[in-house]
Amino acid sequence: MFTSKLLTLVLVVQPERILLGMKKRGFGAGLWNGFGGKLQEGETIEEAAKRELWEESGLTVGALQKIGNIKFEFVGSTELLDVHIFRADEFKGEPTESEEMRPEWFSLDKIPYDSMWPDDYIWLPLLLQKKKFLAYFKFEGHDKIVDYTLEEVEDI
Ligand SMILES: CNc1ncnc2c1ncn2[C@@H]1O[C@H](COP(=O)(O)OP(=O)(O)OP(=O)(O)O)[C@@H](O)[C@H]1O
Repeated sequence: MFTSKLLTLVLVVQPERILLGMKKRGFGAGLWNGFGGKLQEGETIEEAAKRELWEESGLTVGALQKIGNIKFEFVGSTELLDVHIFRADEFKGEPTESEEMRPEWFSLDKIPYDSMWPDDYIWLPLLLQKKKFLAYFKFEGHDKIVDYTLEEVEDI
């Protein structure tokens, strides 16, 4: 029996740059990623996405665009991660370091894929083109993708 855990992930994108955070602790520590995390009780997925963005980067956003959903399986684990991915093109505030994340802007042609989850290289280009997608990745450990599917969709 598989269980699944809902997580959010928000990428703030501007015409020439993207905001990423260096995860300082916990799952994915040492990797650059978008901002996100687990849902709290009573929250919608979008509310959780905005809260995590605020907690981890200090930014607030009006609207989030739903852009993707990825299910992650890790060989040997019965818990799937169900990650809901959003894009924000406008924000308020100044990126601010939190206990969890150190935010930094990257030029769109210098995204640090070598220090990111290996799946990011596969789907982030779609997000940057505002293409919506559904994906599934099977990991062995945290470095190796042994299987995946990715499809673009009209609506999500
Ligand atoms: C396997 N390939 C992956 N590729 C890209 N992104 C991935 C990911 N796997 C998890 N993620 C993201 O990593 C964050 C973990 O967050 P995580 O620290 O577990 O949550 P949260 O901040 O609630 O934790 P605390 O309870 O504060 O420790 C969260 O944004 C989630 O979407």
